[in-house]
Amino acid sequence: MGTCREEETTLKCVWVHGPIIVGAGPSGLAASACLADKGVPSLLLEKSNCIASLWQYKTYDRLTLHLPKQFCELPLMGFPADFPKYPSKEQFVSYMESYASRYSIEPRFGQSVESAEFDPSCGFWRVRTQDMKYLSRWIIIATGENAEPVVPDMQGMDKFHGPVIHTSVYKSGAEFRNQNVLVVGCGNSGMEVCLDLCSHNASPHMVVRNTVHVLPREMFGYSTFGVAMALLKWFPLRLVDKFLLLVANFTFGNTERLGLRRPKTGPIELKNVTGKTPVLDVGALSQIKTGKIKVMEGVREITRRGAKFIDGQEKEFDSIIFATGYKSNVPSWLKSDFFTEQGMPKTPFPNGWKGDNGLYSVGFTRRGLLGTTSDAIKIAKDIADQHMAFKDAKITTYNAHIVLQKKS
Ligand SMILES: Cc1cc2nc3c(=O)[nH]c(=O)nc-3n(C[C@H](O)[C@H](O)[C@H](O)COP(=O)(O)OP(=O)(O)OC[C@H]3O[C@@H](n4cnc5c(N)ncnc54)[C@H](O)[C@@H]3O)c2cc1C
Ligand SMILES: NC(=O)C1=CN([C@@H]2O[C@H](COP(=O)(O)OP(=O)(O)OC[C@H]3O[C@@H](n4cnc5c(N)ncnc54)[C@H](OP(=O)(O)O)[C@@H]3O)[C@@H](O)[C@H]2O)C=CC1
Ligand SMILES: O=C(O)C(=O)Cc1c[nH]c2ccccc12
Repeated sequence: MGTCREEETTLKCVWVHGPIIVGAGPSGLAASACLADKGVPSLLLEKSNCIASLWQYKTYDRLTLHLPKQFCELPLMGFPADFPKYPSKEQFVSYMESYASRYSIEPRFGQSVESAEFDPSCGFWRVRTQDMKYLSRWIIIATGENAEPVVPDMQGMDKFHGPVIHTSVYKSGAEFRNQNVLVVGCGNSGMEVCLDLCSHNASPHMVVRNTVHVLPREMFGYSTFGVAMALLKWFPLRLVDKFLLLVANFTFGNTERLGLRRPKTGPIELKNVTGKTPVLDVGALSQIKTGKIKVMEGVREITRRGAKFIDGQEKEFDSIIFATGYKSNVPSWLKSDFFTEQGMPKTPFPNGWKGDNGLYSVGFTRRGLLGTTSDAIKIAKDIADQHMAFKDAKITTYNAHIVLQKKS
């Protein structure tokens, strides 16, 4: 890494020998480790003050991985053998800390990337944070599919008398003991928060406005995800989906009578096509059956003391929790037409990892940590090949400095 004195009066400018990686979550760490393994240094810029900030700050206490650990390992280093099949979030974070230390990954914390743009006149990416400028031939976007919470603008929300939060700040049902809580959304977060509220004697009402696939997390003692992956090696996707639904119906009965209508498209096909993750049930469904979690149709409006629903019911609530998911923040800072307006690569999996001019993305596959691993390995190989050629061309910090000075 070298420094340059571009715009001396404003921000300090750093020239980076290897790629700049934006985001030190699992994807950024995986990319950095795979590069290190090939002898390529990288600079990780992270806006938070720790690695894996999503897992450390924005998840609830009872969270465990809902895929078995072999599907959530980062490349090059597996989980410790004594970890359970579904590690807790604390175990997952401690694994990532060991991973970072194993590959000597030391992100620059407190660096929020506010803009990044390729400069064709010098062939470098210009990356700006709140107090620094960085330059590199390569940029790897690793800010995640879940960078910002999504909170819909519901009519009357400003009038509501009680707390309104998003699941990204929910920790435990202990704060909602004996309360009537409206939970908006029925993805994995909505279901698990409702379950947690039940175990703290709160009364959750979960809004299900649409169709949803709920699958048991395990089938015959094997993880549903593992069963699906194994079957997909031999059978077509639609047949595998049919099988999963057969077992789900056998396990739960018809979920439609509980207010949970299934989409026409099967669960894995839907995940692949739209990214919508099926719910892997860890107990919420039985609480819906006992009536402890009440399923409500869409909300018409929020009132001062509660909500009116589209079926005409009106109920009082003490708190509202939005389990309405997340979105990418890439469009707010990256200047490139590689990403859609929603901040996802335009080219679908498995080809969305590489753009033009040294742009890469890791962890935007809608395939969880398995997708992260697949991207990180390909990116590291691609950059390592160029890095060798680049090194051979003996382009030094000094030369780059001159290019920059000519430009400014
Ligand atoms: C509650 C929850 C549970 C999940 N469980 C699983 C699971 O069991 N299995 C699975 O495979 N997947 C799971 N996922 C999917 C999840 O997205 C991945 O596990 C994983 O966290 C994705 O890693 P990532 O590094 O791509 O993104 P993130 O973990 O979101 O990391 C992105 C990092 O980028 C930083 N950042 C963002 N913007 C900027 C910026 N402009 N400048 C600098 N830094 C920035 C963030 O602070 C963050 O640290 C889960 C997701 C959630 C929300
Ligand atoms: N244990 C684990 O490993 C866990 C994993 N996760 C993962 O984290 C990611 C994010 O999950 P999650 O936070 O549940 O988000 P999701 O995007 O998966 O789900 C959001 C939910 O909110 C609903 N919704 C959105 N807007 C509205 C609205 N205006 N009114 C009513 N409902 C609305 C959606 O319904 P609609 O379909 O109609 O849009 C959907 O049911 C997923 O990949 C998930 O698998 C999450 C929790 C636990
Ligand atoms: O937990 C998540 O959000 C994931 O994306 C993990 C995941 C990847 N592919 C899936 C298919 C079915 C259920 C979960 C996942």
